[in-house]
Amino acid sequence: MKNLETSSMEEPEKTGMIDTWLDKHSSIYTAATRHAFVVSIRDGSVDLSSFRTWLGQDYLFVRGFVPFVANVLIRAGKESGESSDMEVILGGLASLYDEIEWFKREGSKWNVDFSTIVPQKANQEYRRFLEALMSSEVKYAVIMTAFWAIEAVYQESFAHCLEDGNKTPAELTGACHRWGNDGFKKYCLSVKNIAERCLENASSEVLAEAENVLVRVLEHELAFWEMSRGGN
Ligand SMILES: Cc1ncc(CNC=O)c(N)n1
Repeated sequence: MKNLETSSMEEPEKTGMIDTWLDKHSSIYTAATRHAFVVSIRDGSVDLSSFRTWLGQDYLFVRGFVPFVANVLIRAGKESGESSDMEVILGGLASLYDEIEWFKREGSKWNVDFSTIVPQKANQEYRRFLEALMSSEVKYAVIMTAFWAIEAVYQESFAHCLEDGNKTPAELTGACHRWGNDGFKKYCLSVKNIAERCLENASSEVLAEAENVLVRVLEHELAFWEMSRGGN
């Protein structure tokens, strides 16, 4: 089946697929990036037991996220056709090492003993979803879209806690800087550009799958914040 879009002589103005989808699904995108838990960090009203719950659960999530990113890295080496993809993903994977060390330091600071933490339902379901995405049947464009969305939700959320007018408590700014910093923003943009490039050449079936996966990620992120807010 020929892509009908390409039969038009006039090049339509280019808006990336991802931004088009975010527009279409803006309510779930906003729900995931401006969640009450995140807003409570920004306005200083955050319940510290929620923060501790988030910390422990996210530590477990990140440990499951490492093999996911490693899978993306392997695919970048084999399937991308663009050698710079690998460096972008490798940079992300490398920073997860520091991130795990950071989590351990925060764990002692907040008296959260990771060895006794059990993943809650939202966490388990998110990790199961990531495992399914690691199947070789999932196209590179689809996994890259998911990868971008996972990172972008944290970038958008924590950057919000650092924007003008924030009352983020000093002891929580470390977490906000980890994902809200400019370097992480640029990294997310690089991942987005990779995903967009793949989506440009994708079939309508792959596009539909990528859009669906993007929305699923947003739902999982939302459920993850909900779980954190709910406490232990
Ligand atoms: C639930 C969730 N989503 C995204 C991230 C950000 N990626 C790596 O740290 C995260 N830490 N946790």
